[in-house]
Amino acid sequence: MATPTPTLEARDLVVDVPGRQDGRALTLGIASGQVWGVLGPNGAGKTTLLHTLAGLRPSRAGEVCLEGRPLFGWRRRALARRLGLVFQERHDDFPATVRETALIGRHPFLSPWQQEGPEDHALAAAALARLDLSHLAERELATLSGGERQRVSLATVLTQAPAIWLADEPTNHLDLHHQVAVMGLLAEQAERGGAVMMCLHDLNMAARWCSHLLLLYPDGEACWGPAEAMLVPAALERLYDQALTRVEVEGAPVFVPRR
Ligand SMILES: Nc1ncnc2c1ncn2[C@@H]1O[C@H](COP(=O)(O)OP(=O)(O)OP(=O)(O)O)[C@@H](O)[C@H]1O
Repeated sequence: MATPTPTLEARDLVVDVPGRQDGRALTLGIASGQVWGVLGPNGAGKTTLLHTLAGLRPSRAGEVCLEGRPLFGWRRRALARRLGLVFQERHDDFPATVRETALIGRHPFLSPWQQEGPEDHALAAAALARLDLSHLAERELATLSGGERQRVSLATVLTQAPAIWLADEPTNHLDLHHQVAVMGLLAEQAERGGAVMMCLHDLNMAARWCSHLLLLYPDGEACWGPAEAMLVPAALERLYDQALTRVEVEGAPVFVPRR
């Protein structure tokens, strides 16, 4: 039997943003090979949308389907084998090293008391190397800088190796080199048949790396589609309430805020 294409779908989905009227119902699919960026100002509901797509909070209406089946019909463990989540600012209270944290990515694949095996350790080591963390493998998480911590979150999901990545501001806290490396890593997941949706504040990173964009407005209005169709200066200026100048660099649009 052929492996099903990893696809996460929002069907007439109304995200439950507290204190806000129902916004535009979202009907869109995140398909294999696609990199979706979610853009919008602070408070527009980007994180809430990602949490809803991950099944961590109920929607107001509509449903989320994974591989054609509603999310609520999936067992958490089966879901965790397919769906990887990179969320903002995790503050883990229990002490753990970087390596131990990355290995958490293997938990959906192990039975409750099963120890990680050599293959799990190899996956974690490769993920740490990919995120430039090998030299920090035995360090306690609590001693890391913000950017190092962010890279550990990404390494943990890379160790999990899900088909679908949901990432909330994955380049948060990262220096420019690591921002580009992480966008490249996410694009590579899609090139290998995975699917990615991420919230971003950097319009130019989105323009350069995303195949599709979803613009979320503060009043709940939304539009989505192929990136080139969404990168319209007037729509982006309205989105951010900010005048922009569009220039082109190496064939990609670059948006510069006007003073
Ligand atoms: N538990 C809650 N109680 C009340 N309001 C909430 C709660 N959770 C979220 N909100 C509100 O819902 C709105 C959407 O929040 P969300 O975190 O999804 O926005 P966002 O687009 O991700 O913003 P940012 O760009 O600042 O990360 C915000 O106005 C937020 O204050």
